[in-house]
Amino acid sequence: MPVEVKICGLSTPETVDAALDAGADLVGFVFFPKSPRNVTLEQAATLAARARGKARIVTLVVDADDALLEAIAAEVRPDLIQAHGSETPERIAQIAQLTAKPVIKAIRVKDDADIDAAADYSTVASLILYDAKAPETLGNALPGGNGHAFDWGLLEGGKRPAFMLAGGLTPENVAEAIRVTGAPVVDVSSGVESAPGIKDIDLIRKFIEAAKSAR
Ligand SMILES: O=C(O)c1ccccc1NCC(=O)[C@H](O)[C@H](O)COP(=O)(O)O
Repeated sequence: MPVEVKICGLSTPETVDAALDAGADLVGFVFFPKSPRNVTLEQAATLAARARGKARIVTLVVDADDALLEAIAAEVRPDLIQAHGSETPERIAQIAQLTAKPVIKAIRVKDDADIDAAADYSTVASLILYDAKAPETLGNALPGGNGHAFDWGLLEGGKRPAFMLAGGLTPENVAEAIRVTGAPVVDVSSGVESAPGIKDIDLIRKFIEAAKSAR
């Protein structure tokens, strides 16, 4: 099966269309005010309408409250919710129930213990996304979308349920990341940008082509 690709942090109609034309399987919209990729409910609803039926729509939240989750479910109508904060397994179960959507739980990885922590979410999250834990030297890091990779070797050879791989992926390194980890789904944001929050159509195309021709 070809690898699936999620392009995250889209915020303009042109870049959503470019991702869809290039064959993105999932498109992601970020709800995190401190992010350069943050979108409003209205923007996300408009962008999601362009993608509906062509790719799965993912709305990314960070420790979101019920009001935001209910508004996202009603106005954006995503296919999946990505929880990218410090949500507990209990909170993930609540999010799934409240929104009636499958939840992707992002696990921030630095070492083996972080990989093992994913097991706590096995019964409540539909999918685990392994992303890099930003190093302290990065200063004002976001909870994700920092363009930082973790040691892919931590996922090498493991027998684990389907997962997504993120963190510092680029058109140049995505094939190697897939080879090492066996990831069935890859997720990128910074690696297809010309500046934080500014998606680059050429890089989106190159990333999808590289991921889809890996293996
Ligand atoms: O993108 C953001 O600004 C962001 C903010 C807060 C939490 C998560 C965020 N992004 C996560 C992603 O875009 C992806 O799931 C993934 O982490 C890819 O990040 P990158 O290393 O930039 O490719």
